[in-house]
Amino acid sequence: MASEADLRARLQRASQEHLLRFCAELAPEPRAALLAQLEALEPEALRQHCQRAAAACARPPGPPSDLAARLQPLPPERVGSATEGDPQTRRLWEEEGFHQIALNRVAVLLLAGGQGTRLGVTYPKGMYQVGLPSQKTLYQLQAERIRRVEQLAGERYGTRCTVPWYIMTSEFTLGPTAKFFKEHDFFHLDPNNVIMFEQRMLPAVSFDGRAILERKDKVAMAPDGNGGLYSALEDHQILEDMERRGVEFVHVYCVDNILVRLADPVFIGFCVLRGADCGAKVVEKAYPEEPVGVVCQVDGVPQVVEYSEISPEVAQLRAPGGGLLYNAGNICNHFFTRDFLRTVTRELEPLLQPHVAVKKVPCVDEHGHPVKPLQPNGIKMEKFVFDVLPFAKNFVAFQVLREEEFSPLKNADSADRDNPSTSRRALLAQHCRWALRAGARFLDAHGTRLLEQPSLPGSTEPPAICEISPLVSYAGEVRADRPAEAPLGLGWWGRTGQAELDAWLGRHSSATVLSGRELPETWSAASCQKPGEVGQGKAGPSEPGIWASGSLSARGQPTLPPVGSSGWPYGRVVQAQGLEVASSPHS
Ligand SMILES: CC(=O)N[C@H]1[C@@H](OP(=O)(O)OP(=O)(O)OC[C@H]2O[C@@H](n3ccc(=O)[nH]c3=O)[C@H](O)[C@@H]2O)O[C@H](CO)[C@@H](O)[C@@H]1O
Repeated sequence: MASEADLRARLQRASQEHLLRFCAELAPEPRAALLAQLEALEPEALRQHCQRAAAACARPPGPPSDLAARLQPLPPERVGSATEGDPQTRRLWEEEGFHQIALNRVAVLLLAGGQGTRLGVTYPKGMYQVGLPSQKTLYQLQAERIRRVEQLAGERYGTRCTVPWYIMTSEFTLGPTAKFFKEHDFFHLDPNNVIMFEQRMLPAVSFDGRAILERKDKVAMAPDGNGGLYSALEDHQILEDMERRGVEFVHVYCVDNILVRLADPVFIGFCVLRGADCGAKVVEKAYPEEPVGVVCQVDGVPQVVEYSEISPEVAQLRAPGGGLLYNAGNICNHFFTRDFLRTVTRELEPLLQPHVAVKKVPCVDEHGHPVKPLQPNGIKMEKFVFDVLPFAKNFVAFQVLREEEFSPLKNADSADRDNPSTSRRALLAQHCRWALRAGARFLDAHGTRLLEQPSLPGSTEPPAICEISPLVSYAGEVRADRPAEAPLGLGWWGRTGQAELDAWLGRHSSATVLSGRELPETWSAASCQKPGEVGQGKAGPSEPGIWASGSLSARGQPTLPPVGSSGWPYGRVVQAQGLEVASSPHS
């Protein structure tokens, strides 16, 4: 380690000597920590970083003035659709996706290094739960979708398959994420198949090109953007790990979309059969200013233009049919071949241009007092995960239905959109649709059939609260082949309304009701509830199931008493034998 004098001289040459201005008053430990941080940042590299940041920030804000003239929508031949077109083709894609999963060639990679500033939580977003009956967090929903898709592929091909889960974290999210997974027993995934790795951090820079001190003894650092993925893959030899496991295709996704379909066989199959090296899922933009990137072409080359970098005029342009001209909204779900990622990490990463984000960076004033700035005071440099798209040899986009696949959790409930309530509603509305499609009927407290609206606006509560565990259904599929030993959890939820779900579950065999003592412990802690009240209690990771409002019934007969009249208002677990579920009131 260099001496302090040496470090000071190097910082002076790099015009960053201010970082040591409180050094003399620090106790030995924080002083050593600061010196170690500055040494690791390398003053010369720090100088270059600060200069680049200040220069980039000094350029006129907004998109390049000629961007509009260089933009074009993606040509139709590059775009597939999950919903339009021939169902047979869709089945082929799905089959191909399941086949690749069954061959252990598919991995999922979660980008989870962000700080969740807009949501306003201090912990990783994946640990957030939006208030579902099951109280599952985003991480748990994702883990269970992985388990389910593995199971579905395994059943089709008679194999035991694994979809490894790579999770990119940052200094902010690694510790709490790792702890959370351990505390939850990795949601019953094999810990060897959950691989966490950390992205790099970069110093935040003031507008005059100086690194910012967050405390007297610490330079303010921020993750290097989700495009930091590529150097992180290299830093932690993740591609080598993938190679060892035989992974060829990677589904990269962002943490906050409650409807995300991990390792979606249809998307994977589409990309594989099209011979793509790189792909992106898109939804139709909801409104011109929606904060989603636009998948389009710039100078004839596919690319995402981020919402922060497109002008309002361009975002509002209309196509001849009346819809938005640039309507392919990026939902941060990407497909990459491992070969393509290898080319990126070996050759292309240095060519990716960082983007400038002007942010409020907590810092110290000239006396060393902590300051929470009210106005943006610093520059963060970030790379974006989709910046590699222009290098793809064969890029494809895949359009999916928003109501089935995209409801991001970006903001606190005080915002109108993309908040915990909209996420919760999106999931519950989807599960109502699935149940209806599977033949279930929702009845109100008087036994009258509830209005069935196939598509509800995001602001509308679904007709009944009905939550279906990902372990029961991945994408609305009804299981005709439930193995005899598979436990099936049914939750009964205290809210007006009645759900008849036997059609969903099947009608043609018998079931065993487990007594309370036999319930897995994770289920037992519930205490509730008046109608409309959300119960507490821990719905454990081992619990598959359908949570429904009102009574459940089998063979068309309600078998649970109304809310409040039962000694056990919460739920029960039944062991399904084959297809039918029968349950009786708990005595
Ligand atoms: C750059 C990028 O992808 N932008 C997309 C992102 O925007 P948006 O601005 O919403 O992106 P976020 O800041 O939420 O980050 C997306 C994901 O990247 C992760 N993350 C972020 C920063 C970081 O340093 N490390 C890291 O891992 C976050 O944890 C999150 O999982 O999602 C939108 C859809 O919801 C898309 O329309 C945007 O085009």
